[in-house]
Amino acid sequence: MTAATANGNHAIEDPVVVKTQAVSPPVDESTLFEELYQMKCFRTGEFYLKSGQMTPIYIDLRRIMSSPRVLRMAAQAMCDKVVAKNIKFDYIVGVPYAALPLATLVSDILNVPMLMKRKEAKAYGTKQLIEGVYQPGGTVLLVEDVVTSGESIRETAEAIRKENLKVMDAIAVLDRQQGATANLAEDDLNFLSFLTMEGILDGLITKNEMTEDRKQQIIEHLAKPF
Ligand SMILES: O=C(O)c1cc(=O)[nH]c(=O)n1[C@@H]1O[C@H](COP(=O)(O)O)[C@@H](O)[C@H]1O
Repeated sequence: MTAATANGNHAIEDPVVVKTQAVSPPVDESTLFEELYQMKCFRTGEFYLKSGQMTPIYIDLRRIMSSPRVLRMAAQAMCDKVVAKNIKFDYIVGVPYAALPLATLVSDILNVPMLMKRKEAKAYGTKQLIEGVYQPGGTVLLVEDVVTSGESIRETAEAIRKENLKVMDAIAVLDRQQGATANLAEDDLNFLSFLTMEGILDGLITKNEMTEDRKQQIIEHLAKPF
């Protein structure tokens, strides 16, 4: 039995049961690093961030959607973390658009329903900002690919909260370690990531793609305020 709610969705009488169980052997950081390296996700040079800041290293995780195996591995890595931290939630939402394939797989692996947040509400049809079936008051886990300042997560959380859903946790494949944890905490968001920029730089050293000195220079560069 369902009842119509103000947002046009049907409230689910029984709360969604979160079955947060990992289903495959855990993914380790060096294995995922190796796969991302082989897929040429790490680019050094001069790139510009969403924030406008120059960066000497850019991580392009959109490439992994071209390998279902690596995409699933990255999703599994986030699931392992979420299960290990015993985080509870009713819905998965990917930060649009790059994280949508990852969010779909996280939803599938954990058997937790997915919702989709549009960048802008449709001007026709249902005019909904959040697509999918949900119960107001439910809790959303946000999924992102790469996080720099945390602004994309923050904006997504704000829009979801306006729709009477709770957001307490966000997880990403990679944290560039440029202040997202502290920025998101100001918005009552707990942020987790599977890989860190420091781990990536160490991995690139093992591949002889970087020296220890260059790593330190990059870390100092990334520590500068936006
Ligand atoms: O622009 C970025 O900061 C960025 C850096 C990077 O190495 N890789 C990368 O994908 N990004 C993009 O930056 C977004 C996150 O930036 P923040 O909103 O500052 O956290 C991600 O959704 C990516 O679109």
